[in-house]
Amino acid sequence: NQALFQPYDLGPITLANHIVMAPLTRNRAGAGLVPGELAATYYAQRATAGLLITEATQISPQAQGYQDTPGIYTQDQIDGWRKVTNAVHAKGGRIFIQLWHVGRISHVDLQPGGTAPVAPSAIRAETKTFVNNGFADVSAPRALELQEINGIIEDFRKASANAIAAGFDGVEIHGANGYLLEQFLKDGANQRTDEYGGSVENRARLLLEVTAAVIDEIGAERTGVRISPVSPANAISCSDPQPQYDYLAEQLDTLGIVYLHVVEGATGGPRDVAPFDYDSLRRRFKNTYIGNNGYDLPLATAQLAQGKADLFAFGRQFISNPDLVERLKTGAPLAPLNPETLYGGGAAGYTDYPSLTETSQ
Ligand SMILES: C=C(C(=O)O)c1ccccc1
Repeated sequence: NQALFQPYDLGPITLANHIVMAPLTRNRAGAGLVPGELAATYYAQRATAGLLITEATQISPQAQGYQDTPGIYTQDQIDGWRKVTNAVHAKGGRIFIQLWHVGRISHVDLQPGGTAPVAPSAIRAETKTFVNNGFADVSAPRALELQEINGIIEDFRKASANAIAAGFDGVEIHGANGYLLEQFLKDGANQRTDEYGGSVENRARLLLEVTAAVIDEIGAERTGVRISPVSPANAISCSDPQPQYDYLAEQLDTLGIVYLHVVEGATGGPRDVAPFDYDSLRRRFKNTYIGNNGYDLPLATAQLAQGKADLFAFGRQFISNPDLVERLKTGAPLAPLNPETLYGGGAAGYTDYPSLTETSQ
């Protein structure tokens, strides 16, 4: 049925349909970590999505963990993103930017002054990142001092103001996939003994303080949060996720954010990686719930009909199908993506995937 392709009100904005383009790192930022010159074309090609969410974008130099990912903390970066939002809005699209701090998933070669990456605790993740055109083990992090925490909250606040100045319809706070804010949420990475660790409330504190600061700056109706309760992405673990995320969902509901974006299962992997009750989040968080990870048309249609989610985020399928909405709507075949051109490079594997109308010419 066509329920997925009906308009949807997301706070003050109306989306053309229930299909969201999930955040996708492409490592194609230019000098000064401004969006690449093809970024406006890439996002505009996909503007038929009800909502676009940009690739993860760092809030400060310390927040960078991979080569050539864009920032939103300098005027040049704001100006670069303005080209993207103008191009998307010219196509009638809507776009949020994902605000990112990688925490311990970084390398000294990317860190200001070649210093150690920061984290809730000095626990290195058993994973790699991409620097100097190659994969390298992430560097051992240092634990953030208590007096550094406010600076990070202010970096998120300033980045959200910059996002609105760049023309975005809103921001998504990246609280998922083993990055800084999730490092605080999950006890595998957070073994602090101050008010930011040691209990469900304390581990959620930083994400909630960041969210409150962003809401204070740009408003709750333009603020979303992404979480990944049971994902092992970037070598993170959580011994008891259900109470941790039930509490978080209640608190985010109280703060009034416009949406909660949930990676269901392992990011880019199996949905049933671990038992978790997503309906429990849905009952506690009353505003818009975006379901993500491994969706296809039948599953999204069924989940919508059962009221388990409001919007559905597709990642990889949007890479190779700029007109994914049209293809889902008409049952047209989906083009496969080329994994060789996912990260880094130029137009190949980025802006050169044709839409159906182009291929038929
Ligand atoms: C920002 C990412 C995430 O959220 O997983 C990411 C980073 C590098 C490669 C793929 C994805």
